[in-house]
Amino acid sequence: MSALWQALQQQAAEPFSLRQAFSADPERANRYRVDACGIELDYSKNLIDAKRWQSLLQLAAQSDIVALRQRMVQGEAINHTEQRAVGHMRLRLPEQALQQLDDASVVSEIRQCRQKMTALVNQLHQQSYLGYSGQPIRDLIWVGIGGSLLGPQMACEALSPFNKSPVSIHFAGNIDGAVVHDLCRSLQPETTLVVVASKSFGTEETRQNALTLRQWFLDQGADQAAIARHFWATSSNIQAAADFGIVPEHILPMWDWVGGRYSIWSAIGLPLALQLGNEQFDQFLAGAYAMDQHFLSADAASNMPVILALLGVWYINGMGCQSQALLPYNHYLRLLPSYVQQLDMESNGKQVDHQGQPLPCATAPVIWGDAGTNGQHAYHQLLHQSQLVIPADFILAAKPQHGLHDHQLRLAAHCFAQTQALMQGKTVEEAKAECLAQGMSEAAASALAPHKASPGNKPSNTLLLPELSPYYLGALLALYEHKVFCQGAIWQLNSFDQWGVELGKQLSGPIYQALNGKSSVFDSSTNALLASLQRHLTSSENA
Ligand SMILES: O=P(O)(O)OC[C@H]1O[C@](O)(CO)[C@@H](O)[C@@H]1O
Repeated sequence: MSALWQALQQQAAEPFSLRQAFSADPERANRYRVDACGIELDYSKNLIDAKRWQSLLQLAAQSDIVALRQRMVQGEAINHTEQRAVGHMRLRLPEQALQQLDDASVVSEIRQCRQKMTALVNQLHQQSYLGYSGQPIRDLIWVGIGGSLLGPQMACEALSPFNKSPVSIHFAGNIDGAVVHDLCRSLQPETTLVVVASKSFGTEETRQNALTLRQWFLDQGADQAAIARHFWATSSNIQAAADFGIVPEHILPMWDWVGGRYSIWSAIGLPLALQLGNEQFDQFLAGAYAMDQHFLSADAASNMPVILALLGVWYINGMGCQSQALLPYNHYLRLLPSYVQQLDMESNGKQVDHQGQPLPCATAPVIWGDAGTNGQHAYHQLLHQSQLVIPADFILAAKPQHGLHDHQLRLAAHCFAQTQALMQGKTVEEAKAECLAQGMSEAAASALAPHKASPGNKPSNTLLLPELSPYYLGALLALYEHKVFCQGAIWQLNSFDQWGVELGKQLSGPIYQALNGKSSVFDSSTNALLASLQRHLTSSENA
């Protein structure tokens, strides 16, 4: 471990009081504040002072951030375990910047994909895409999982106030039959379009759901020509999509240089483009592009993704924090934590560095959270009073997408109050004085005060968006992408593969075979679980 890492850990062990830091420095809020693309980040309520912050900036300077970023932009295969470039930023380049890319075939593929998406969205909006019985399409089922689902599902939810699509959008991810079962019960095949979204076109959940939906069409009287009309795919495995029966004109491309969790900017964004219309979808890309420009040009001290990355590293490696809360004070952003979970945990939840050597320190945190204010009446108790230190990102959009002004003021008041309460806490003396002021006896106040006191000194960031529009959502998502990138660069790991998820997939095959009657022997726990499940299934068959 380098001397700098050791110094950081020593500094983190030194006592630090946020309360004192604020009272000693009236400029603290300005000192630790940065703007990017109209988004404001207040990071003053973090356990940092000038000395700690300087060390962190030094860590950034000594890290691979700048070099790796350059290699990513140049299209080098920085995802070296899969020999793939990492090119999702290309997908949000405006036309003029796209023209300047070196690789003419990439430019033309991106353009063609955009044109195809635009045309389909227009047809669906104009109701000129007719189903096999001659009626216009009214519903679209998006079949995908992980990066092929979480992005569009979250973004469609986040931007639902901008919905202008005559087509309702539904998502089918889980292999749990309940999902497609419920959809089939409520929709009509003749007015439903199915898009099978799978970069590999080999993901079991997606294939199974797609096969069940195809069977549903056939069972309802559709023929092969109808299937061809109603099924689309977005995939980089054109052959597998074609083998499934999807006609070439209905296949939107994906590329091996775009990771699944970074693919919302590609044809995986189709549901969002459909919901918003093409112009607003362009705004979504424009917001992300603006954040890219900020990330590529701002120096570390004023670079929002770098700042968020350094703070995360401080808590994970300096203070041993294992989790990070993501608390959007915005109902529409309630799926953001699930999206960032994949982005962060699948990217940086790794055990070895680029050379395959064990990493000397912990990496990605457990990301969790939900929309405020709901969490205040559930898990915030632990944030405030437990011994755990859980850094939290609070996200607020200033202007609401509704006219209930007073609701918005109350929501914002709670958001700011939570960060304030976490930061300043309440001493036992303050709690006791409060009890006495309420008329309690000295003895009762002394007994209750320790229960009411809060330690404070709990860190948080506040991100303030002007509003939750396509532009600012694009910028926000790119911000988190780049934060994760910077942390991967600091930890010197490959943020773009995900080999860890493969073992469970491999093991599920033989277990599935065993459930289908093939005799196999597993560990005793698995054997016992299989036997119990079989018992339940047989008894429900006989009932
Ligand atoms: O788009 P595909 O190939 O179906 O993959 C879906 C998801 O599965 C994963 O490979 C993990 O199993 C993710 O990385 C990916 O986003």
